[in-house]
Amino acid sequence: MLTMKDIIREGHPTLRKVAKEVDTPLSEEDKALGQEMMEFLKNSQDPEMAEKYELRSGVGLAAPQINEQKRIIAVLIPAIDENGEEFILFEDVMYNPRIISHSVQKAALADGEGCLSIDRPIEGLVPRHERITVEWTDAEGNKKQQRFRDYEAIVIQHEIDHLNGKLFFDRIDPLQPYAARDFKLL
Ligand SMILES: CNC(=O)c1cccc(C)c1Nc1nc(N2CCN(c3ccccc3Cl)CC2)nc(N2CSC[C@H]2C(=O)NC)n1
Ligand code: NI
Repeated sequence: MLTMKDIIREGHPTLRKVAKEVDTPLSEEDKALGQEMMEFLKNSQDPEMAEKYELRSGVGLAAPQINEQKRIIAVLIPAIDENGEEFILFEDVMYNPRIISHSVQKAALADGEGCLSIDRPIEGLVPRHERITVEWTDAEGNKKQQRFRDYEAIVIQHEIDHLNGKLFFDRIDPLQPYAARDFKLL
């Protein structure tokens, strides 16, 4: 199973490289890699497993973060319904994800963003597209296309940035990190 020692940190050159598209039909190796990444997210969101293996919790992970220069991201977003019941808002391993359209309107997490590869808190709003349409191939080889908004859209953009060698703080305005000019705070 993947643990924090498998996650490369700020300063490792792979984090600043552009990852390569994976071939389709997917190889067994690429399918196994995606499964391992999803397993990490599940473990990281399980209090017992996270404590036992000292995992930082995340809702997204990109293959470059485990030093694999492949365009693969895993996304596992839980939510709580009005009865306090937890459910999964979105779960998928996305191969060759591509943003094919997006809103003009921007949005940012009011509390800023964290990243498993960045071992220090970096303050500031990270402006991103509020809504995106993403195209990808899933683990079964199906071509998928879906519109995402708000938190889901933020997470997917954060992970796709990793495929292009971008880190969240690249997007924080250095002069006015908290200027919530024209974007929606989430
Ligand atoms: C500096 N301020 C902050 O970090 C920050 C501070 C407060 C609130 C938010 C909302 C912040 N921001 C932020 N919080 C998260 N988590 C909230 C807790 N959660 C989680 C934790 C425990 C169990 C299960 C789960 Cl689900 C895991 C995910 N995740 C991300 N990001 C940025 S997009 C990719 C995503 C990611 O997975 N990062 C590792 N940002
Ligand atoms: Ni990250």
